[in-house]
Amino acid sequence: MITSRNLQFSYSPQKQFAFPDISCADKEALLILGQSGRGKTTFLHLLALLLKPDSGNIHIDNRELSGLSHTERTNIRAKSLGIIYQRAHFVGALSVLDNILLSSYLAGNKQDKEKAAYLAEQLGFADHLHKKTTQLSQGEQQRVSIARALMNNPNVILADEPTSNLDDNNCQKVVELLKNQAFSIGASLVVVTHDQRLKDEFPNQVFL
Ligand SMILES: Nc1ncnc2c1ncn2[C@@H]1O[C@H](COP(=O)(O)OP(=O)(O)OP(=O)(O)O)[C@@H](O)[C@H]1O
Repeated sequence: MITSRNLQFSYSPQKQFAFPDISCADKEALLILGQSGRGKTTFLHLLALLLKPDSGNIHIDNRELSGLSHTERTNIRAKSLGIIYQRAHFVGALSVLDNILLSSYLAGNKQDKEKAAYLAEQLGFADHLHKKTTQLSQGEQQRVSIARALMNNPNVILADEPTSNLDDNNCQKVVELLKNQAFSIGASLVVVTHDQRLKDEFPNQVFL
């Protein structure tokens, strides 16, 4: 469960944001829609504890998250959040499989190769597990970053434009997989996007 209340953030006096309150329960999905530059990534990075709000608060599983130390925020991010970034960041020297397993290692969890292989199969990149991430297309890299985010059974999945590099067929598959995975592990799924194809896939929507 994730909620936000009265979140405000500014990059500068000229660039200030006041975000709508959101609430996304376990096993629910929320779509946050907005045109380019409306602050979708900024909002997601606040929810992901990567940025600190000027005011307002965020609760994850009824825990209030303002006032936490840097280390506490990092721990929550590693253990409780699955983040799919707009641009995937991988360790270039590692294989696709090792990049996926790295997120388990960083969270202090066991490195479950079977789960990584299952997610790769579901997301359609099982043939690429032993390649370097640089050898994959943008769409394939996006699907790898989704698998990586799901590895630790996070309480909350935060996805920034998870379908922007995908064709219609893969877009549909990825949305289904994200929703099914979130449901099966009891997570809240929050997606920010300008991808209008997702409008009909999520009954709960907020507009920026
Ligand atoms: N680090 C930063 N410093 C200053 N301004 C920033 C910074 N990051 C983003 N912005 C500005 O804040 C606004 C919102 O950016 P953000 O990336 O959150 O929008 P977005 O809705 O995700 O856009 P897009 O759909 O194009 O990715 C933009 O005008 C951007 O230029």
